[in-house]
Amino acid sequence: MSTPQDHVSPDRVVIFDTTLRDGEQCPGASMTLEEKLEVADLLDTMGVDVIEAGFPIASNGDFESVAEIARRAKNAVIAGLARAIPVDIARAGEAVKAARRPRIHTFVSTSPIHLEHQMRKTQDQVIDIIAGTVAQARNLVDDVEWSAMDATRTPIDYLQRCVETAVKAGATTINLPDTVGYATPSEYEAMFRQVRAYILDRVPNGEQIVFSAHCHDDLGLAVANSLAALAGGARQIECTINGLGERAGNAALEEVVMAIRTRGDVLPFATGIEATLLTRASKLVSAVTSFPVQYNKAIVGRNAFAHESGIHQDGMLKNNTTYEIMTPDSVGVSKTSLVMGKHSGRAAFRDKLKALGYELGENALNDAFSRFKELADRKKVVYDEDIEALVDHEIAVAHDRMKLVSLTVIAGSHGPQRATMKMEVDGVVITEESAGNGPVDATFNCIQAIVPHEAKLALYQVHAVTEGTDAQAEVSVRLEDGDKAVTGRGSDPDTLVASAQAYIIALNKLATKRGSLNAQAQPAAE
Ligand SMILES: CC(=O)SCCNC(=O)CCNC(=O)[C@H](O)C(C)(C)COP(=O)(O)OP(=O)(O)OC[C@H]1O[C@@H](n2cnc3c(N)ncnc32)[C@H](O)[C@@H]1OP(=O)(O)O
Ligand SMILES: CC(C)C(=O)C(=O)O
Ligand SMILES: [Mg+2]
Repeated sequence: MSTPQDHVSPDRVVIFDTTLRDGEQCPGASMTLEEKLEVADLLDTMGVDVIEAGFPIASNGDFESVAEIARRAKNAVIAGLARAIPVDIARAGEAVKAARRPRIHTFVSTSPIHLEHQMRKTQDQVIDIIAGTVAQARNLVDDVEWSAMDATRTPIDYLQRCVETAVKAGATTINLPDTVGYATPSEYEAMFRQVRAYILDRVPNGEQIVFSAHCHDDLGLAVANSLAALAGGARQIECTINGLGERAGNAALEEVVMAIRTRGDVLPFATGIEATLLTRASKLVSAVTSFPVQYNKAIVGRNAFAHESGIHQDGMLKNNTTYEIMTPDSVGVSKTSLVMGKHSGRAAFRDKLKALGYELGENALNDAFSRFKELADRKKVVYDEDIEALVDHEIAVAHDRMKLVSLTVIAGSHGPQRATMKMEVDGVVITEESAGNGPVDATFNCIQAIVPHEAKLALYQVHAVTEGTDAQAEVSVRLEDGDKAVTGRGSDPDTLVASAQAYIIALNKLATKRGSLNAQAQPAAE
């Protein structure tokens, strides 16, 4: 029977995914059988070497899901977790037995804190437990992993004795977890170096034992510690998709894999992971657990390949290596996104307009850019539709004779509503104040007062261009005057400003059609 270590070369790192076991221990992250099967299938497809499918003694449901994953797995080793208790080990053995490559993963505490307070056992008693339970597991399967729970708070000489006992009882993989996320990288590396040297000294064929890192992120060091363990001789890393796991989580699989892949110069290792599936795996795990991925999460966060600031966008447009150390497609993201916002510059704005199909001259571009900056100051996210609305408006008003200068509206439950408007008509600024039956009526009455006209309002429609309460409103107005009908569209985060703009644009079109601001649309005398 083959085990992962059969194909381990000095530079090959076994990726052991524990999303379905340690990941599921994260409060609120439990998954149904169907969800676990979907995750396991993807992990198997993406080249995870070992899938820890669950803790079979924990419940019948856990047992069933480990057994079903074991039956379905095509390539991966399927591991079931067991305490150092005979009934746990028997149950784990039963759950994984249908796997092409079954593994029992058994663990016991080794630190003085755990021995005294949790296990209530002496060091010698735990040594006996290790010898008995590892041997039991090895009688059930050829591939046995033994873990020293809380290894990083265990005196090194006792840890070495425990590991020697486990190896001599038949363990093929030795895991030294940083169970409480306490270690620093240099300490963790040194621990592996010392324990491994001890085993190589005392156990024939000790170099065939695979040492494994299992790190928690309580101090945000899980990935750094896992990579440091490689320098100390570890060749298996236990990790989870999105770093899901007990408390602050485990080392994130996607970060481990991409660190190794991106920094081969200082991490001369390889994994068998198909990295282009990382984003899909992240989305799947996030969906089935309902745990959102933080926006700025490395590799799979939605901002991992997004740039908003002008200097970075300018660099990215010149050459993407200026601000990206890996390509988005290498992790399954279709493309870099240059997000338009208040920090964006002209280079990105010009590029965005081009992508949206606009070719503006330098002056028009500068005008549109300063309107865009004003909008970005008021709005959290500027969507493509916002920019289109803004540029359409810019083009529409470029040659207009009537322009909105300012608008103030007093609205509320006690009418009548009042609007004060300043409009520029043929270069002259005119101010009017009007009341109305509602704020829109008051606004339109101002326009009527400034530019008296006969045209009738045939349609008034408002819709939000984008989502959120700060969305731009887009207003359409249709004016009919005899045989002439025109429409105007205005957009602004303020619905009343958008309404006034739409109306004035329509009025401008009417004036253009008539060739002058004639009797139908005459500015009022000041
Ligand atoms: C670091 C880790 O991630 S360890 C894995 C943690 N994961 C889980 O605990 C999830 C699944 N757990 C469960 O469903 C339950 O805790 C079970 C089924 C395992 C045990 O349930 P219970 O029998 O009710 O025990 P309970 O959870 O209250 O306490 C744990 C017992 O296991 C003992 N224990 C803990 N770890 C080990 C171990 N590695 N080997 C042997 N005994 C252990 C504890 O000392 C305690 O024993 P005690 O009852 O004699 O004091
Ligand atoms: C069961 C063990 C490996 C564990 O999850 C830990 O120590 O964190
Ligand atoms: Mg853990």
